[in-house]
Amino acid sequence: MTIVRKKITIVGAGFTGATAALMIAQKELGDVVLLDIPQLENPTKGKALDMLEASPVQGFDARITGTSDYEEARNSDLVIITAGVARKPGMSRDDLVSTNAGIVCSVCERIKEVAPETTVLVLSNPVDAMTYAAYQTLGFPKNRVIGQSGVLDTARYCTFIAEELNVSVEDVRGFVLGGHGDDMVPLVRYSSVGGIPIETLIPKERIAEIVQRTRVGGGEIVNLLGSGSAYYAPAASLAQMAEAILKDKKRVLPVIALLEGEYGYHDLFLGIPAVLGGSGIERIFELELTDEEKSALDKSADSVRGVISVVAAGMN
Ligand SMILES: NC(=O)C1=CN([C@@H]2O[C@H](COP(=O)(O)OP(=O)(O)OC[C@H]3O[C@@H](n4cnc5c(N)ncnc54)[C@H](O)[C@@H]3O)[C@@H](O)[C@H]2O)C=CC1
Ligand SMILES: O=C([O-])CC(=O)C(=O)O
Repeated sequence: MTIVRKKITIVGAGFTGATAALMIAQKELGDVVLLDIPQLENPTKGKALDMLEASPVQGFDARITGTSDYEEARNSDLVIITAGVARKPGMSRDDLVSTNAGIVCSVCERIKEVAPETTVLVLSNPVDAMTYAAYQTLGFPKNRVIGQSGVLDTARYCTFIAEELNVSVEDVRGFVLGGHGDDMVPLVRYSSVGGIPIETLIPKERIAEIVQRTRVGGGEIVNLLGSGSAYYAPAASLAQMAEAILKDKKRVLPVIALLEGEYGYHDLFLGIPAVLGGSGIERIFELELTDEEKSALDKSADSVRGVISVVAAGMN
């Protein structure tokens, strides 16, 4: 029996794509193909070679190549799409919709030719709508088209809770539902530290501040950086999702999935908790929500629906 390494293609070799490539290689999830536009072929090759030359020092075995040729993505086990533009201070993620929808659709046209059996993980913003654009273009089953938002939003939320209580991040549990926008829904009732509900440990007003900081967490980084947006935590989130899929770990993670009736929504891509494994999204968990939580989720779903309708209009 010949054992073949997995192949992970990352389209978009910018800040998030390149950082995710290194993290995925460090985890030895497989060989990484970093793909960008022809005008950036040499810088892309240069980034890949630089990372490869870190491998003897760090002791990871993974081939990393840079290219602008989709042939090199052929038969990838996983494709991660980070291609597109990032926002600047003063912009919302939704301001990127037209530019990035064009890019994501053109990338997906190529991916479906060379890797029709792959699973696709979308990062480009506005990510709920870009996951819809990818799904429409690829024509793949819904379990194989997944968006990343909740792992990152939850990571920010858990970071702030750990800081607040001065406890290990490893002991914080919680998650964020809804769209990747300022009305996302951190679920306080399902959040705990070492199994202890945070509502019994942190005063209500402080929890409200943590929830609000989480909602605008992407913007906080955008404002601090001055140009471009976050990439270390987004790349770490992609690497965790890639690991769940490529190792068939069946992790329970918040992902952007196509909802067809779950939570009362139809034909909508939205962040919900799911089992992520070798078949992509293997099961969606439908939580019981209070009226307050459901109306917050409805508000977030309405925002996402609005952006998706812009993409849908552009695709017709
Ligand atoms: N969903 C999420 O949680 C997050 C989403 N993002 C989004 O991810 C995207 C990428 O962010 P960064 O990596 O920071 O941006 P970046 O500007 O550093 O990199 C984007 C890369 O995409 C490439 N690109 C553009 N058109 C392409 C095409 N047709 N084919 C292949 N490559 C193409 C560019 O040349 C560039 O290298 C942005 O839209 C950003 O808003 C970023 C962080 C978190
Ligand atoms: O804020 C942005 O534009 C990038 C992003 O989605 C995040 O960091 O959450």
